[in-house]
Amino acid sequence: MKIFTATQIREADAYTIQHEPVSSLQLMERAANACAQWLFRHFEADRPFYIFCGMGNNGGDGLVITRLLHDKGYNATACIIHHSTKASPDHTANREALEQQYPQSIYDIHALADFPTLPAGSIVIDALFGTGLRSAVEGWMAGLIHRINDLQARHTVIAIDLPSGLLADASSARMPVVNAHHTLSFEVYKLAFMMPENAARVGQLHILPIGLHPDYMARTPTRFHVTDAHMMRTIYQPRQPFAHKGTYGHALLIAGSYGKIGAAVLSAKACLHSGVGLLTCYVPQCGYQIMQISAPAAMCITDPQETHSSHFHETQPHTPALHQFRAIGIGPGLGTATPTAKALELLLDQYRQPMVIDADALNIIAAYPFLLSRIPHGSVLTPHPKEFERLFGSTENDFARLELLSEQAINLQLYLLLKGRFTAIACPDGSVYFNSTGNPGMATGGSGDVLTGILTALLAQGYAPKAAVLLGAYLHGLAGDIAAARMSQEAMTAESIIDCLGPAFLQL
Ligand SMILES: NC(=O)C1=CN([C@@H]2O[C@H](COP(=O)(O)OP(=O)(O)OC[C@H]3O[C@@H](n4cnc5c(N)ncnc54)[C@H](O)[C@@H]3O)[C@@H](O)[C@H]2O)[C@@H](O)CC1
Ligand SMILES: [K+]
Repeated sequence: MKIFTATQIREADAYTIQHEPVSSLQLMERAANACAQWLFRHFEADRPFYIFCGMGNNGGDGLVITRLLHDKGYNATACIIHHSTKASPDHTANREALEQQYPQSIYDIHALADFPTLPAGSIVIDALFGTGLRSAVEGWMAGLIHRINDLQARHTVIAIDLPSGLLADASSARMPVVNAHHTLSFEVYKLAFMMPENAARVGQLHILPIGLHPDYMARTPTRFHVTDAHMMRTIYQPRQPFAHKGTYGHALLIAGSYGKIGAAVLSAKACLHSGVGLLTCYVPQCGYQIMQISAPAAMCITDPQETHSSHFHETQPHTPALHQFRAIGIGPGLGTATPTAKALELLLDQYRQPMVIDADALNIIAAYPFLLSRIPHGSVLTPHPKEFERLFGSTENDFARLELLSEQAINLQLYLLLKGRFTAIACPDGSVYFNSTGNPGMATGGSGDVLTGILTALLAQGYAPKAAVLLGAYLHGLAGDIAAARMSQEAMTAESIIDCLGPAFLQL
């Protein structure tokens, strides 16, 4: 699914109005009706509604919502905020319609002193500003946003299209923005919704279809996308009837050190549960028995060292030459000992196919930044935000971080996967995909090791790196969602994610 900018959304509205055709007022009616239907499903008619309406079309939506609530017998007041002397034509038309039908439902606010006292149990609807906001809200309007935020502790706050004050395409990190419990947005995701800095503002996000014209959506290019089930079905390749284990590749997983062999086990199990043909694990000697017992389907090679690995760049007796592994995953629990770092440097010189680089392998690269340019093109790096900062430095806000992520992916010709609620995947071609699956239950030790295993398995099976990283992130989140549904976000562990990889594949 594409993410559009505020300008593109305006164009989509205009295109729909012209080509459906539908009038601008009818489109507003449709948008407001989608919100009203959501409100009817979630609240009884005994709750008073206060709809704070701005002077633009977002306020227009609020006025229509007020009318539709009344039509259903709800008690609703449109608090019209006169932040400007000029109202949009659709705002004016809908104010007139409301005045005609329900004149008692309009309350004009010209200054902060007019702010109403809300009875207990009221629902607050924020329809001040939507995609038309151009810069930070200032003056008494900023005060008004603070007043709405003061209500948030006692009242449910629902934002229409965007929490007011939030810019759709740029950071609003230090600006006054409504903190909503729910945001009801129209048709498409906005980039601002993907940013962790806006989590408390957006609350729970609900994207409501309003029938924007499919032609505009299909032919308008965009850098930013959200992954979805439909996209995964085009990527996923079912297994072939005449397949043998060689068809699905031989992967090498270099992971684990003393005290962190568990990370290697989790990665290996995830790899085995994600369709790899053959798996060899490379661990220090202390990991041999643990690996063989925990993951009997995997072969195991040990380093000469007892506690950490130092020779994985060299081909071992009785194993294929390095280049014969169709994929290498490296990093989980690896440790950052100097001999390990040296071996990683040599490995990067010798293995020239895309690999998966995670955790301590990333920390080693952060400590020796000259290694970044030696990583084979098309490799996948999977940092969490702290690892990302160690690798590429800190940024002022999440939008700047996303730009840095994309810039580095282009410059280094790598796939950079930044973990988060909406994991961001920056591609060497400049496109960025946000993963839509997953839940906070996955914020648990070992979850990242599982992802490394999945990605390594998909690369080994011959998926192109872009397909592997999009499908891998999606499957990881989906397995996490299935695990959470089965046993709760609290009780699930990294192992539960592995256990649910099967059902996740079945849902593709
Ligand atoms: N036909 C359409 O275009 C549709 C629009 N829709 C709604 O319309 C919204 C967009 O409407 P508009 O483009 O009228 O814009 P908004 O209603 O989001 O905001 C415009 C108003 O904000 C003021 N403003 C802008 N920047 C400001 C700032 N920094 N400080 C104070 N005031 C500022 C403008 O002067 C104007 O009064 C969407 O978010 C959505 O809610 C929906 O009804 C769907 C259909
Ligand atoms: K709003």
